[in-house]
Amino acid sequence: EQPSAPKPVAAPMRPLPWGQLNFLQTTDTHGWHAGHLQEPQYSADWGDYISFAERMHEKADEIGVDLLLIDTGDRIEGNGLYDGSSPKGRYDYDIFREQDIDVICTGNHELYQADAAAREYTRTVPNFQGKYLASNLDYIKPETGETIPMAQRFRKFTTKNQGIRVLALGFLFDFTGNANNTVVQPVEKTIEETWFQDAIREDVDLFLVIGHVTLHGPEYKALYRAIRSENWDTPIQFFGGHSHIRDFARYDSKAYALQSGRYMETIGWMSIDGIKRKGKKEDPKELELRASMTFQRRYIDNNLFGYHYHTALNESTFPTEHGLNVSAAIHKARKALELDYLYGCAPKDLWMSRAPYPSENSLFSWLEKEVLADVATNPERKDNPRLVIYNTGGMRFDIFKGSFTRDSTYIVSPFTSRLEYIKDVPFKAANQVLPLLNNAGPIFEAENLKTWQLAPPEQLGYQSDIIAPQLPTQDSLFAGPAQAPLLQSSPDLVPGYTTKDDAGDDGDDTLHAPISFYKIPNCIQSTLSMPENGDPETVDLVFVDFIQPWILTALRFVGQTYNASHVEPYREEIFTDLLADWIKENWKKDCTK
Ligand SMILES: Nc1ccn([C@@H]2O[C@H](COP(=O)(O)O)[C@@H](O)[C@H]2O)c(=O)n1
Repeated sequence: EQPSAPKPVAAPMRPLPWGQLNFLQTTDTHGWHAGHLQEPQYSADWGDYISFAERMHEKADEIGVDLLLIDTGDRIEGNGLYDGSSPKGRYDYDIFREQDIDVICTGNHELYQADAAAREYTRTVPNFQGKYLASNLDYIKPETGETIPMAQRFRKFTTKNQGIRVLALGFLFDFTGNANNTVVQPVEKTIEETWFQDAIREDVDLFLVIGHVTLHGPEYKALYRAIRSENWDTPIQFFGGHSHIRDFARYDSKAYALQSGRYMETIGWMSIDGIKRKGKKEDPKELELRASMTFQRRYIDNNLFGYHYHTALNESTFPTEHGLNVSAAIHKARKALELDYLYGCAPKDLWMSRAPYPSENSLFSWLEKEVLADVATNPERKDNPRLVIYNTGGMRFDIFKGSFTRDSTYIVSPFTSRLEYIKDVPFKAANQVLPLLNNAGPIFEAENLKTWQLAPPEQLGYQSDIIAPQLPTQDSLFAGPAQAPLLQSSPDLVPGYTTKDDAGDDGDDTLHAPISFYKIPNCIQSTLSMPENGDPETVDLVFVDFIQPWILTALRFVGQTYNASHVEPYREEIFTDLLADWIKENWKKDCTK
């Protein structure tokens, strides 16, 4: 772990079930390869994860089973380790490549910016040669304009210890926001291609489908149907990502899917037993033992307490030299990038979804009332009434009371988005835009725009608010059956994930006290420089560039025929820099003293 990482807190644990074939999965790490430096339960870094994987490989070899490592994309954007350098990822790509990943694919974040997509092609694909799969993704070579597969479409291999024959595929969901040097083919179209149809007819013991794809979305439904239609009995293991949640799905008794959260908080564990090795002469005794198939999952909290527990090692026996070297390289990179440089001191915790919006502890209330109200001002138009709209997905993480560093800035706001505007929009029309963005999904569908894409991806995993029960008082512990659910949360448990998935509620490796999750709107709005009495005739409609397509569609719906040519820059600086300046100015206190 990093020298400044807080020590993990001991907690009740569930062991990892082992099978013939086992997996460790990372997804949506978004550059958090230094681990969480303000949260003890997620404080292990990429070097620790390397030690963990190496120790688990030793154990797998010892008991004669297999272990494969998976990463399902969105490795970049979201942490100073990637975003804080120029060019971005100057240190992060070299750190990430140190993990020995067996099957890896692309996320949407690798493709938003043309330079990031180019780095994916020139750095990450060669770093994981033969393991990087791009079943529905092409790259356009800048030198020739030629469209070529980003990486190989599939991989067929046999596992080391068990001799299981695997056919692996690697997908990205039907993403449309990619830069113009890549082509994402809709999954349904890829399924029709000859190479795919041939691949799913290969004689293998297991299909492995990894993807930056949510487990319950249309893409995996289509892939499941296609593979199952040709292979009625072959096990299929899916690994997904994108929505930042812990999730496990059962498609049928031999087809399951795992998704391991976000931001290096969670390492996914999957174990499969009872795989029939069609190409091998089986020992009848072993066959009997493995008569029925099992698919078991765990969500591992990324911290050293858990890593020691799962490997039965300790502080001195757990780390490998390789892992320690990578932790040291991360520390060196963080120093070079001055990520601990203090911008200010956050006066209180500000939550994305742990506090309701609006409220005193809502990050979005703070953004709306304090930050936008200040930074969404163009000196030349400062007296013009304006509505400023910001999508909640543009903010990526909570702010904890205390030190706010250069790193925190990228953690909260990693994107290179800018504020832009349409001048002199009739107020009556402009005033209808926010409610449409928040409530009128179907009107955007015709333009192939999805309003849920405006909100943080975590929202996809929750249908309604989850309000964590208060920790029980001594009295309530003895209050009878009505209090039964409360009895499950002990005052000693650390707050954290309490996941419910298709297999029940015993997936988390660490027993946690639950955390509240409040739904938030897709967008928020600051109303600035309004006349004291009555409504203005017109306003400047200011918004963050990412949401321009939605804004234009909403305006068209209320009868205003604006197009992209009417949109002008409102502030020159990227929003992240405006935010950093606001913090330097308004949270000046040094709380390290
Ligand atoms: N410039 C950007 C890019 C993305 N977003 C938000 O992020 C969401 C995607 O997040 P994932 O980590 O799941 O890929 C996207 O839907 C937007 O809400 C943004 O605001 N600005």
